[in-house]
Amino acid sequence: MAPTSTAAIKAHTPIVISGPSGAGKSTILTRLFDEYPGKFGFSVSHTTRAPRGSEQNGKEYHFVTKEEFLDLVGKKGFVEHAQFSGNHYGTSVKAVEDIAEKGQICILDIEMEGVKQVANHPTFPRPRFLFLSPPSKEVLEQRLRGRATDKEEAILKRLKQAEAEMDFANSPDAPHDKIIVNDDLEKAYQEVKEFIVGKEA
Ligand SMILES: Nc1ncnc2c1ncn2[C@@H]1O[C@H](COP(=O)(O)OP(=O)(O)OP(=O)(O)O)[C@@H](O)[C@H]1O
Repeated sequence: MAPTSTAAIKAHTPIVISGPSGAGKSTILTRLFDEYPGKFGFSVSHTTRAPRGSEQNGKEYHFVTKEEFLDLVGKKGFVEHAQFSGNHYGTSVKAVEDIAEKGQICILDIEMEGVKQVANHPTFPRPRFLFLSPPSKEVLEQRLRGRATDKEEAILKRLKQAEAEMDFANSPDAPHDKIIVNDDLEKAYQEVKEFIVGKEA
């Protein structure tokens, strides 16, 4: 039996934000969180990887065994999940509910495969989908290089993935309610704010 989603999620509709790496999601979300302290929350993900350093269960992640993880997958307990370098990661329905029950809007910053899973989940109420796009592939490449956080190989991998993300966002199957192009940062920020918080903001 799939977990039932609470009224809290419907009252505080979560926002799914996606877009290629380097589109500016972190830049814009950091500013939005600063402008509206306490209004938004990120859900705590599950993972099968071991805790590192001072990481605490329930804080950085919910640390679970592979068996526990797969059991929850079978119960449709994840809104989205994926495997990276041998470990499972996922956002549980419960983790999103926890944010909504605090009266906060849950922001899910996820990639394309996760977006598809959220949109196709059998019981999870439909969130609002926002896609943040760079003005062009060339500009995205400049920004990824300008950020200077990635090695060449990682940049090329991100650019390839970016193409897939953008093709999907422009396809008829995409669930996005809005696509915002991050050309001028101020303008893009205002548009994101209007989409998420509303015109009165
Ligand atoms: N409108 C803009 N004009 C110029 N530079 C920008 C603009 N928006 C973001 N940037 C810069 O582009 C780089 C990538 O932005 P950011 O790290 O926010 O991307 P992201 O979408 O969160 O990527 P990731 O998914 O990898 O975390 C940063 O160096 C940021 O300062």
